[in-house]
Amino acid sequence: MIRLRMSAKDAHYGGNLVDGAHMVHLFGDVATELLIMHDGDEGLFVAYDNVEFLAPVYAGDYIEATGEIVKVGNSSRKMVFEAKKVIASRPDISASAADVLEEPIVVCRASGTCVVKKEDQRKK
Ligand SMILES: C[C@H](N)CC(=O)SCCNC(=O)CCNC(=O)[C@H](O)C(C)(C)COP(=O)(O)OP(=O)(O)OC[C@H]1O[C@@H](n2cnc3c(N)ncnc32)[C@H](O)[C@@H]1OP(=O)(O)O
Repeated sequence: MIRLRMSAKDAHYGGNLVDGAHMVHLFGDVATELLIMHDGDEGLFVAYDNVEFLAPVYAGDYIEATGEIVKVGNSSRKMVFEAKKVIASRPDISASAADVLEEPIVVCRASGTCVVKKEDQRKK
């Protein structure tokens, strides 16, 4: 699990909106950690088969990104990912106001496949 605060530098669009690619970037880091735990190697992402952006993310929000390996092939590892907003910035109240969300908001879901070549797999 990766927990990260979206900074003003991450805002890319009007109204301090963070670009969706940022969630995909987090999923790449989650995938890398899962592969290190599973195979002792960072592996390579070969394809996403689905990415859904379900709620907007703004500068000042805190995001938790999680993932799970759901299928193991010869060299492929299929994974599912979820990003949740756990703290929301409240610029409507003040520039520094923020709320801890009682119910985290799912902002992005994705699934994809990574590859760890046979010769790079260190945990047989
Ligand atoms: C997670 C990382 N640490 C961080 C990254 O995101 S890395 C940056 C982005 N990725 C890359 O730069 C990778 C570029 N791609 C490659 O170098 C190669 O494509 C590859 C090494 C990833 C795969 O090449 P190759 O070994 O020749 O592939 P194959 O032999 O055809 O397939 C290997 C297994 O992968 C399965 N597979 C292939 N394509 C897909 C696909 N589009 N969707 C799902 N699965 C795919 C294929 O079925 C093989 O599976 P098994 O070995 O049978 O389990």
